Amino acid sequence: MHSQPTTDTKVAEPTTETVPMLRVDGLSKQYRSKHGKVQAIEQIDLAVHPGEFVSIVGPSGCGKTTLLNCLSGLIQPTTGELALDGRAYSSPPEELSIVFQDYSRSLFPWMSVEQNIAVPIRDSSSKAERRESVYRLLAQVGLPEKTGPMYPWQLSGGMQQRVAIARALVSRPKVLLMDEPFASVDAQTRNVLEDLVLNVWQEWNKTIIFVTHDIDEAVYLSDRIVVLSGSPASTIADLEVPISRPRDQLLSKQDPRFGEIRAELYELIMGAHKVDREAS
Ligand SMILES: Nc1ncnc2c1ncn2[C@@H]1O[C@H](COP(=O)(O)OP(=O)(O)OP(=O)(O)O)[C@@H](O)[C@H]1O
Repeated sequence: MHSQPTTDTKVAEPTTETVPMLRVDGLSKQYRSKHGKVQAIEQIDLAVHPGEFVSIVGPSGCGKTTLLNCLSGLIQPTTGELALDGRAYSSPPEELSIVFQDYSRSLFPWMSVEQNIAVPIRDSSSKAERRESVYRLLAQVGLPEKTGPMYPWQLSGGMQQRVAIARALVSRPKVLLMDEPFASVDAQTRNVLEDLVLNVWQEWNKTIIFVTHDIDEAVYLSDRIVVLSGSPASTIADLEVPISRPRDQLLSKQDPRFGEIRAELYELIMGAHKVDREAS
């Protein structure tokens, strides 16, 4: 069962026995390059429970992408431990997929939409199974069947990001990491894609960790919002979003609590940004 609330309060507090779907203990990340060391993440602990939708926000350049890349296993943290559904990992786990902001670089331009979506399962399924999964997913992300044989560059930006989402889902991951996935599409498409992600989350019972610059987007989508400090990133707040589900682009944003959380987040992020500037 999905842990979505039907009343206007948040998901039930996980019991102490609940194993987090994703757990991060004492994560820090220092980059070393020929220009010197950059401490991107100071110290982060995080527990995301099964079926939660958690957004990560913070001032520009604070370390959000670094955190998501560490969670994905794509880059190694300098310190800290990661566990997915109770199992420690240090390289990309199969049960976890990532959707990047830049769909034009994450899709392979020489492959059709169908081939792009099938990449994660091409060694583990028959041609017929791949085809069945791909066309089911195309429908799920709202793309017509005729887009299957097309190439990514023949599609709009919003359609390409739908393809990227379908590809992230094809291996049936437990956790979906999304790094500002809608930052490059127009505002109207963005709202449509936000609702698409909420549908996928609900129907497929996913756990989602979503990085965004957009405070309204974070409030609209999330059960919980983790606010990071300026660089190097550490957690300065972890706010629940007590707005009823299903969410609606008009009605949810008219909820007085939407405005209250937005104002709280704005103050936190501007405060963190100010500290960041004073320190530099
Ligand atoms: N590969 C790298 N080598 C060295 N420094 C890096 C590298 N990647 C990121 N950084 C630095 O780490 C810090 C955090 O960067 P990161 O991209 O994680 O922040 P962000 O919050 O995602 O940024 P934005 O808000 O612009 O999306 C920045 O100071 C950045 O310059």
